[in-house]
Amino acid sequence: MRAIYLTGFMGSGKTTIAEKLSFELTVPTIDTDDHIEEVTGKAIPDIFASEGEEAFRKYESQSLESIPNKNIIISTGGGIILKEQNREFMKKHGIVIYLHCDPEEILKRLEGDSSRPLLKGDNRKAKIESIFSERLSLYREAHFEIDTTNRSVSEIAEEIQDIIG
Ligand SMILES: Nc1ncnc2c1ncn2[C@@H]1O[C@H](COP(=O)(O)OP(=O)(O)OP(=O)(O)O)[C@@H](O)[C@H]1O
Ligand SMILES: O=C(O)C1=C[C@@H](O)[C@@H](O)[C@H](O)C1
Repeated sequence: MRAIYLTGFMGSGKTTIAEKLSFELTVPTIDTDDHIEEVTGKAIPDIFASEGEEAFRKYESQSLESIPNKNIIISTGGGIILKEQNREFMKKHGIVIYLHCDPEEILKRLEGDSSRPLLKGDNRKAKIESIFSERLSLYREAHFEIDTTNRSVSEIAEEIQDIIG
């Protein structure tokens, strides 16, 4: 099986869906954010704070390129699509599935979660809307798009299984 790369905004459910698919298909899953934390020995908010976003983006590409791309489900960081190099890499080496979620629901799903450096501080709603609209066309370069808004994890996982056959 070619790698399945799940992309989407923070809170779109990439990690949750990857874990569900991993269980159902009995293939391993890796999360690029977790991989970066393991390799660097630092938490993502600490990398952003001490080294900056650009350094984080370099780790992200390195992580993507070092993770195996056969028989695996990869949940990616929400900003992995920012680099053309990453978008091309994923499309070349696997099946890229964009998990779409409306910003209003993202706001609800991430309520009380303070682990995302890009959403730190006031007016999360405006931040989410602005980053979301900047990125939407990049997410949409995926091979497939699934709308996860108001849909259960099981329904979404089933749709992905139909896509990959
Ligand atoms: N289909 C869904 N319906 C409702 N809640 C969901 C759904 N999928 C995920 N969630 C919830 O949304 C939150 C974020 O999910 P998850 O961590 O899987 O997102 P993510 O895309 O991996 O985020 P990030 O890129 O920031 O790591 C979790 O609390 C999760 O339980
Ligand atoms: O959307 C983003 O740019 C990010 C999403 C998270 O998965 C982490 O990769 C990090 O917090 C940045």
